Amino acid sequence: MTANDMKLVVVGAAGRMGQALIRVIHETEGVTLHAAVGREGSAFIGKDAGEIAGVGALGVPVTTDPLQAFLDAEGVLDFTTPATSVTFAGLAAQARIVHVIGTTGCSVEDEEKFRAAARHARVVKSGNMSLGVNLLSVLAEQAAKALPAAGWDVEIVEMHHKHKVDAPSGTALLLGEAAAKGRGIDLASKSVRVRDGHTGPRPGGTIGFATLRGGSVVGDHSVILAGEGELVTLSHSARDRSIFARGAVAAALWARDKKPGFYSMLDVLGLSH
Ligand SMILES: NC(=O)C1=CN([C@@H]2O[C@H](COP(=O)(O)OP(=O)(O)OC[C@H]3O[C@@H](n4cnc5c(N)ncnc54)[C@H](OP(=O)(O)O)[C@@H]3O)[C@@H](O)[C@H]2O)C=CC1
Ligand SMILES: O=C(O)C1=N[C@H](C(=O)O)C[C@H](O)C1
Repeated sequence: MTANDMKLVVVGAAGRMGQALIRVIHETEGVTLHAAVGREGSAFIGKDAGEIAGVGALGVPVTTDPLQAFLDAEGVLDFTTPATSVTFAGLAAQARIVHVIGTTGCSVEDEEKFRAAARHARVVKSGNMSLGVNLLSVLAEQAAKALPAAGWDVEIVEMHHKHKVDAPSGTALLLGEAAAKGRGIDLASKSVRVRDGHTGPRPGGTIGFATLRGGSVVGDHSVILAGEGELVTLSHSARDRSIFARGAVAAALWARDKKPGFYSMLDVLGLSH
């Protein structure tokens, strides 16, 4: 640890992503775990964050006081729940720090609150923090643009572990947005998120979503472009949560010297256009 290390807070510290973040911070030069925050009433409060994450004691107990944790910090890494991330966005804006938000399943109203907080904080938000998925989104946009909507239908398939609570996944929606951008259409009015019963034929120009849940799958996504007599499939398979955690830490370091604003992982990775 050096004096110039970026001081990071992990919220949702005992969660699947919280633990992955603590491990990645521990092994990454230039960052240090400043504080760890858990949910009021959680059995992990008071326990050492490093012990929970399996890297040995770090001298950082999990607390329930985000405001205190944010005061002296430079960034917060947040993979929790939509309501929790909205609350933390307000606190990160008050503290004028970097807020990296990986939480998915957020509503349009939640997104408006994140954008409001970004007037004071540097917010980096993405449904997927991995390099591979962000590259995939660029490829999906290009493919959707190159293959005409009249002959090529776009379908997005995702599979995740049985504990996941939101659907479609944040990544599936991110990929859908990319394909919609390529097609020059509005995803919200052109997406088909559920099919059941007598659906009738597929409406042309739509983007369909299919969701699978089971076992311990970290996160698999495919963008399928289905034409007459041929299929193009672009896919990504996450094997380890460290890919998201490494992306989140890179996002915090990238945002450290940026102006307040709302940024995406495409900005962090230099893939935005
Ligand atoms: N953008 C990306 O790259 C990725 C995004 N995600 C998203 O991140 C989110 C979390 O995923 P995952 O780690 O698997 O989920 P978990 O349920 O394992 O972790 C969430 C953690 O947040 C804690 N939490 C809930 N409310 C609060 C609160 N008010 N204060 C502090 N902590 C709180 C939970 O505590 P408790 O268990 O006690 O309720 C839990 O420890 C999901 O939305 C998921 O989709 C996941 C992976 C990658
Ligand atoms: O809940 C998860 O686990 C994941 N959530 C994100 C999503 O909703 O896309 C990212 C990743 O696929 C894992």
